[in-house]
Amino acid sequence: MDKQDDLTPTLSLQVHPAGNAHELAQQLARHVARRLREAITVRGHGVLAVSGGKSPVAMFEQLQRQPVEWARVSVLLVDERCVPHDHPDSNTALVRKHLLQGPVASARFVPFFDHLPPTLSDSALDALAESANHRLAALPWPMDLAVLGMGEDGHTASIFPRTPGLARALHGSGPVTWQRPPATAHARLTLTLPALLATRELALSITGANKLAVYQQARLGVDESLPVSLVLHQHLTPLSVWLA
Ligand SMILES: O=C1O[C@H](COP(=O)(O)O)[C@@H](O)[C@H](O)[C@H]1O
Repeated sequence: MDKQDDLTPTLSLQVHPAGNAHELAQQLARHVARRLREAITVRGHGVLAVSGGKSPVAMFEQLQRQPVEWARVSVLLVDERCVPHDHPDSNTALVRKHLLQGPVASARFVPFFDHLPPTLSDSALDALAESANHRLAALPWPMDLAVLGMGEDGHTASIFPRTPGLARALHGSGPVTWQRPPATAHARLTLTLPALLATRELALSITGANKLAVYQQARLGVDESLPVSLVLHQHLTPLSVWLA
């Protein structure tokens, strides 16, 4: 069931309500796979950015079943927690465990970093973000599709509200910047809003009643206290929203 959301001020916003989280995962995985196949047909390769956290796991596992020439696909994260890759909160660990399995293991995964500096001072995070920018520069830009999630505070990627580094994340020139959100355990690296909006297409996945209420609030208008609203109310990038 697809429908055009007639409240939208975006250039192109499609809303896809699903019956439950499992159906959402299946439908979104099919959509991602279709876009990657199209990209491979037209350009010979596909670039997919994915979110971390808990919500994407079911979609990742569905994606493994989709027919895609994974050796022609590059995968990156939209954000990462500044923890070692073997830490339970690592988004890289999540992607390795739940997405880069079976046929998807032949995709090229580009993490933001391999190792962390011994201390995460502001200058060390500046250097880490700069190094991530160099790594990502090796990818064929623009990205074909970025699949976003959203936290209950309205953050998307690691663009958190009420955070000192928010201006960098909203207006930064490099694709990657860092945040130290007061409400989270770890500093973050994140793609900036301009980098996300430079993607050929965005998909936003929202599950659960609490997140749905935040989404409805963000739909009302641009509000920096709900950063996801800046993705919803923009005219640059086609966006699909997947709701369950
Ligand atoms: O911290 C993060 O939060 C959001 C939402 O995570 P979820 O666990 O509620 O699904 C996620 O989109 C982001 O990538 C992640 O690092």
